Amino acid sequence: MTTPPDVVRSAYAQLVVTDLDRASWFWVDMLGFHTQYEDKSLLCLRGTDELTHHSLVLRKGETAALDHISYRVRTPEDVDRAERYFTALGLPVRRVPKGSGTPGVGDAVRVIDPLGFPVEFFHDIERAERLIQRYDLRRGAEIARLDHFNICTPDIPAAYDHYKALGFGCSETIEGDEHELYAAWMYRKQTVHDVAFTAGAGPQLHHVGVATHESHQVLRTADLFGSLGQEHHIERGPGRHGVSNAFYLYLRDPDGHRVEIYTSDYYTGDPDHETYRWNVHDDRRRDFWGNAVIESWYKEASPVLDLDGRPRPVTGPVLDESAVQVGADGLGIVDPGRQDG
Ligand SMILES: O=S(=O)(O)c1ccc(O)c(O)c1
Ligand SMILES: [Fe+2]
Repeated sequence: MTTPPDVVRSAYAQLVVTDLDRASWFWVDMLGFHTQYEDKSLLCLRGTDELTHHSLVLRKGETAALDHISYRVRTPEDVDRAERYFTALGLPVRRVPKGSGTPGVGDAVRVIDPLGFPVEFFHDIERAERLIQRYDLRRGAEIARLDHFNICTPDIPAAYDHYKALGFGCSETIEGDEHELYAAWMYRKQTVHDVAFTAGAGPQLHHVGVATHESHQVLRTADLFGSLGQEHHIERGPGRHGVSNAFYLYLRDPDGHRVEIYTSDYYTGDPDHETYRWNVHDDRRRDFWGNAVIESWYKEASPVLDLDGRPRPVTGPVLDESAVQVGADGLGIVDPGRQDG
């Protein structure tokens, strides 16, 4: 069995957008990402706290899709480990030498993982100017950093097994009465997640989670979109999650890519950190105040590309949480006696 790469954290998402100017309005003007690199077909963006070249790349293309998600690994040798690990699994693997891939990124490897997702592993990336205390440059939502990827996949247990084998911890789950796994949140950095799985047709990108420091920035984001008559970009929230305890707002960008503005989750770094398990019948799991989860949040997501830039086929869900008759979010019946968690 080959040794898996030592993943440090979720590092960046590369999205295909159909109109780079409209995307720039959304991600730079409204969310406050800083532009580290741009040309006529590409934008490399980062949050205020981020010290490396980018955490989000927008590439102009015909069809909105996820080009790839990317994890930073601890050493250059871990890029070689990633290549050997996924090759040994018999999966598509492609070396991306420095200068031939995403600007700012050094030697990398891209794979199609066992869940069908295009994933890049890299170590070297260009450093960027420290903007942490450049309050004069903060705009809109004042995004601080990338926090996580959420991916749609029909087989949640398979997703859990794959990321467990990569050394990810599991902070929280949503489980059925027989402990069938509906969703899981998994981490390498010491917060609630770098990646989470939503049961559904996949492989699809459910959302990119980006962090602000304060909940007032989440609220201000909703106010900004409302003020400009752009409230149709707001999909879900503001609210308080049950899972993660984070304060959140979900938006859809001009191409329909979903982004979560997310703040105030918690530390998971101790070696004996225990998984917190929610029951799918607990109405507080997705919104701690029991607010409804809009159907589009369960059903809509972004397609993903293969290593040659072609859309990948999707397969339907094994479990469908939105079909489970549970609670006040329009998906079932509240049982006042239940205090699951
Ligand atoms: O809606 S959930 O409480 O399950 C949730 C928790 C954390 C997240 O990042 C998320 O997208 C969704
Ligand atoms: Fe999220």
